[in-house]
Amino acid sequence: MPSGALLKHLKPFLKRKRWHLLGGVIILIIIDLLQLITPRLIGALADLLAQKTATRSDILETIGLILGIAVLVATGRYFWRILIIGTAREAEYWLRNRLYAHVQTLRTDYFNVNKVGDVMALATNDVVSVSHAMGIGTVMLVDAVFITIMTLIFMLFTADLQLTLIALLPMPVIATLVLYGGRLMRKRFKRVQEAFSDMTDLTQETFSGIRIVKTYTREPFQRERFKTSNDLNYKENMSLVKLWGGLFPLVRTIGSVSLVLTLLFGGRAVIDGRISVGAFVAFISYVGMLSWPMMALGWVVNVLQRGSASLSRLNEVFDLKPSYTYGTLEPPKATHDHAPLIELRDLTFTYPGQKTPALKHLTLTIQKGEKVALIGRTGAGKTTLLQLLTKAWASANGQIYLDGYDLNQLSARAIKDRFAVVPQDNFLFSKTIEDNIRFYHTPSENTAGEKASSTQRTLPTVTVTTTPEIVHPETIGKNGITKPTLSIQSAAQAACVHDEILSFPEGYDTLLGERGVNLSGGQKQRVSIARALFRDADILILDDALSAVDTKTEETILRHLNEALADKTALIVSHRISTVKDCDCIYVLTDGEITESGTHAELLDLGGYYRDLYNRQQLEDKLGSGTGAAAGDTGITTAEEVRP
Ligand SMILES: Nc1ncnc2c1ncn2[C@@H]1O[C@H](COP(=O)(O)OP(=O)(O)OP(=O)(O)O)[C@@H](O)[C@H]1O
Repeated sequence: MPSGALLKHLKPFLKRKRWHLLGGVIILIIIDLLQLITPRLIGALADLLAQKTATRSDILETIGLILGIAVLVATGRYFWRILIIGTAREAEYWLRNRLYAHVQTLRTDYFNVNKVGDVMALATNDVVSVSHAMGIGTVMLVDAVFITIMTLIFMLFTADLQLTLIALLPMPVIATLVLYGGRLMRKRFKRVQEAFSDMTDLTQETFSGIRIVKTYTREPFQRERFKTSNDLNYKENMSLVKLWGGLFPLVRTIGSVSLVLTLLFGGRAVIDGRISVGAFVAFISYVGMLSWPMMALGWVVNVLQRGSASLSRLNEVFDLKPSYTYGTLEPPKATHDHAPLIELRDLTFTYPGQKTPALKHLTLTIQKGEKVALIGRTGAGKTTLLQLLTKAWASANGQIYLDGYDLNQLSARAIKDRFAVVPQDNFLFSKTIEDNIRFYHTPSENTAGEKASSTQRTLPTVTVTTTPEIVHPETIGKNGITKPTLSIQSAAQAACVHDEILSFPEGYDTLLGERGVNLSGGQKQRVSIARALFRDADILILDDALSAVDTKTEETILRHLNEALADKTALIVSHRISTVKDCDCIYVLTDGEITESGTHAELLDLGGYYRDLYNRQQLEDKLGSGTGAAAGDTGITTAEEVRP
């Protein structure tokens, strides 16, 4: 039985639902009791019939009572199902919501060491096991304990101790068989699940990477891999089917041994006059009724064991505290006007579990409105620095300042509200393009009223050269959903993706992802940029966000950004000189250290890494095979090409 510590995270739910569960158990016990009366009624009638004293009204009365009991049992079953199984289902719903909310509070490092599949397994298998233990587990436990005891009492009163013991002889065998058979079944079921999950992973991987498979003509190899995986899945399923098929007939056969023994010894007791025919008939019914609680006894151990193992796995996650905390400070914007917007003071950072720091002794300041670039070899620490600024990882106290406040003193909101980020991976959700751009401003379900107002935020006007007429006025669709607004479009226009969006038949309503359109790498990047622009924060972070667009588009986007974000601060990571050359300050990172800094002209004069990179890219441009138009939306990443 689960101990208090095991139930600690379920307590609030159990407390709220205790009367439901208790009510369900009471109804279940009443039903069990009522069911035990029926054999007695039949037995009594059988006695009257045997004595030839039964009247028509005796028969009708018995039928009436049996029907009445049947109606009560059916009604009671409905209610205990609602109260017990319904509550268990609600627990499943409640736990899943809590788990989802909790896992979202965990910091990036949790997701570094735990696969998405692990979280999925918790939210599916484990939550269901707990709900199972609470629902059907409770029913089995009550049945196993209560029906067994009550049936035995009824058997003793109906016949005698000797006959009861004889009839009971095979019952422990049934309970043991179900207990061990159940364990074996659980093991096999786990193997079936693993085999199935491997097979689905393989299928998903193959079709996600189908272009690579086809390019390398690996279809036969993949087919063989799939066949092996499918064979295993079939084998594991068959072993479960065989066990399932063998266990239940065996249990029934052993159950019939009880019946045989009862007929043999009970028949003799009737002949000897120790019990009446009616008692004999009722006794046989009770023997039949005993096999379910015996099976339940075996099952319940498994169900509860499984449920408690799942609950302790869930508890481990619920017990996890975020690996770092946010401060509480929520200063009004620009309270420290004199302070730099961002300041790093001797920032050194080592990833958890790593020996070498990813960033070493970084000191720099960024003023409000500045456009600052980070450039450097792959693995130099550029993304790490950006992630530390948004506190995706925690830095030591006194090393990062935002508006003059130590980042570690600021609340999550005070930090997150300042940044709009275009990350390297450009993740887009399987929603419409509009929903993706709107992402930050999408109201949650319970704040739907804010939806219209959220769309009215507008970016500073962008001088759009590609499509001069911005057509869509803000409209509310038939279904009350807000249509693209000027600001969503101007964000898309600034990101140079508006025309392409309009070229899709569904325009901004185009569904992305598995069930929708797949955007090219460059289109994804630009939708991500539009999302960040629509976010309209003080500091824009572009992490290699223009790598998949051609240099001409890049130039246009940068011009739009300069116009749209004139008073905003931008932090741009890139491998291309063309992206960063107009920035107010460019920092070159080498192995986590700032090795060069200054404007484009100053860095060229310095004659170091930056100059070298510039010469190389100039040469590539001249040869027409560099990082220019050729890369563009073809998806060729320029990072590798420009690396010295
Ligand atoms: N989650 C992590 N755990 C441990 N080490 C990490 C982690 N993320 C990055 N690193 C390491 O930190 C160093 C800096 O990585 P980072 O991603 O910041 O480089 P980068 O300059 O952005 O590279 P790129 O230009 O390829 O994006 C690398 O050595 C990398 O292997």
